[in-house]
Order: sequence, then C-alpha cells, then structure tokens
Amino acid sequence: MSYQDPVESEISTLTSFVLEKGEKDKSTGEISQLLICLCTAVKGISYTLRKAGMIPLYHPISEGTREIKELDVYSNNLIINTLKSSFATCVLVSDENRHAIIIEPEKRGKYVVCFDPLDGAANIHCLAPIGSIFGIYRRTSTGEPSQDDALQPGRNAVVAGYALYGSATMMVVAMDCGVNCFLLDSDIGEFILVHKNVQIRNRGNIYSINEGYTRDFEPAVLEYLQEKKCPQDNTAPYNARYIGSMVADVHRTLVYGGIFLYPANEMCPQGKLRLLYECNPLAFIIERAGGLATTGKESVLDIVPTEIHQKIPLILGSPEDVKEFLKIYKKYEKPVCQKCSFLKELPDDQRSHYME
Ligand SMILES: O=C(COP(=O)(O)O)[C@@H](O)[C@H](O)[C@H](O)COP(=O)(O)O
Ligand SMILES: [Mg+2]
Ligand SMILES: [Mg+2]
Ligand SMILES: [Mg+2]
Repeated sequence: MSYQDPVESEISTLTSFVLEKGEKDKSTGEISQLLICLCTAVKGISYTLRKAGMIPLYHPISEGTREIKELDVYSNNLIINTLKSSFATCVLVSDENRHAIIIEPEKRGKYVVCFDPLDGAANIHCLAPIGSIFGIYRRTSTGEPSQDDALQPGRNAVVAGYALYGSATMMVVAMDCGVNCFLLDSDIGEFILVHKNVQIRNRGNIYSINEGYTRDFEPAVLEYLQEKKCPQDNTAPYNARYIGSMVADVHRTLVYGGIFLYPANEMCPQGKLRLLYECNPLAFIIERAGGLATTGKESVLDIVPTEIHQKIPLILGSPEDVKEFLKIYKKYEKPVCQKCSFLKELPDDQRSHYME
C-alpha cells in the first residue's frame, strides 16, 4: 500500500441504503424515518443484551429498592418509544401487548408496525441467539386508526425484517428490491451492508423442528421426517438443527438452506407461532429470497388475519424442500365434504334448517 492508493470508502449503511431507496422511489421519507428509528432501538437492545449478564455486578440491587426490568419488556418499551418518535406510525401490534397501541394524533404517520420485540426470550439465559422481528404495512383505512388496520395479509407488507443478536448483531431487511443484510459495527454504531440481494438455496440438507412433539404430530409430518432421516432413495440423510429461537432457526435456513417447521400438533392445533409478528415477516423475507412459506394448506402471506395474536402452523425454507413437504402433506388431506363445509359456514339457527 502507498499513500497514493485510493481510500476504500464505498460502504453502504442501512441509513444510507434506505435514504437512497426513498430518493429513487420519490417517497415522502416517512418509511426512512421509521427504519432509522427502529435501528436505534435495535442498537439499544443489542448493547443491553451484551451487557445484561454484567448488570447485577456493576449495579448490585438491594432488595426492594430497585428492579431490573425483564429484557423482553425493556425491548418492547424501547421499540414502542422509538417508533412513536419516528412520527411515521399510527398502529403498533406487539407480542408483549394484548391490544394494539394507537399512536397519539400529534405523533401519527401512515404506517402500521407488527413486531416481536424479543423472539426466543427463553434462550436469553443460555446466551443462544435471539432476535427482534417486524413487519411494516401502509394503513389502508381512513378515519380514526384502529386494531383492524393491522389485519392485513402478509403480502401487503412494505418492509419486513429482523434483527439477530447472535455472535454479531445483524439486521436482515426485505423490501420490493430484495433481501439485504446489514452487520452492526458497534465501534461506529452503524449497520453496514454485507450481503446484497440474498437468495435462498433451491434445496438444503437441514431440517429444523422440535421433535419432542413427535407423539402429537400429524401422520404427514411424521412421514416427512422419516424421509429426511432415512431417505428411501438412499441419498444422504438431512442434518437436524433446532435452536428454539424461531428467528435464529429461520436465519440459518436463509443462509444455509433447508426447511424449518412448526406444524400443528394435537396439543396445539394451530401450532404456536404468531401470524402477524412472527410468521408473516419471516415468510415475506423467505419468499423475497426465492423460498416458500406455507401452513400446509395455504401460503402464509395470503392469510387474511382475523385476530392480532392469531397462531398458524408454519413450514418455510428452500423451495424444493417445502414442495417435497407439501407433496407428502397433500397425500394425507381428507377430502372435504361440500355439504359439511357449507353447513359449517352458516350461523347456528340456519344450520338446523338445512340439516333437516
Ligand atoms: O415462539 C417462540 C418464542 O417467541 P417469544 O420469545 O415468546 O417471542 C419461538 O422463537 C421459538 O421458536 C419457539 O418458542 C420454540 O418453541 P418450542 O419448540 O419450545 O415449542
Ligand atoms: Mg415475553
Ligand atoms: Mg416470538
Ligand atoms: Mg416475543
């Protein structure tokens, strides 16, 4: 190297990326404000998580005087406050709040944000990766904003993303221009673009599911798992990986390929994962990267939500892996009796009339 060499300074940060995109789209700048504020919350959460184990050492708590907030509650408050201060949102739906939060009129903007402030919270104490997940929608109604503004199919999302607090902190953001990954450089406090327009592999060799529920799985899921472990065509079996933080399991699926499953089981007929702030954002990212996300019966992004905390079964990942799952799943589908499904749709009083 000599002093004549040009300085390598062509780095793109998440901030410059969204500003440039806003400029290209001739947008009002509201979505950029929103994302920049959300990044601030993610940096705060990342910093706090990295220090969390040390807090009691630096600030010993004498009984009854002070209380350290649970990290999921802290993360939730931080995201809510930064989103409010963006002046870009009107309705927020959080994993941690039973009801939607309606932003006060003087701070309102046009976006609805559904988020899980800390996904995989049960993994905090063993230092396994956890994350924050979000989906951003344009409000479609007029008048006073309400919870119903969040009941939009995932396909309507303007932006979806997650932050992963792992061996490093990364933000993965999907928009109409594709999926991009930004790594936090904590020395300068910026998210740096490190992977552009990410595409998932066509097929992977990892399956990810909590097999502890084997007793209660549907026969289709059991057959699929058996095929992954002992393939009939004598090809190599798949590897099993399950962190138990959905965001981390899905990130690995995006990077290495393969399949992630949280299907229905007898104890949880709708599975466990929440449509608005867990499944939809991750399904949106996976589909933008060329993968698939399904409940087995329909595409996740086509579901019209009826309730803000609704759960769905989720299977997502590399397109060939998900198609193989669906092929087995369809074999077990019971034929639907047209008469029964017609009757099921009717109110109770009319149903008895048709049954006679
Ligand atoms: O639902 C989750 C946790 O969400 P949460 O921390 O409550 O936001 C997922 O991140 C996990 O993948 C899931 O909890 C794992 O579930 P089990 O396999 O333990 O049933
Ligand atoms: Mg919680
Ligand atoms: Mg969660
Ligand atoms: Mg959560």
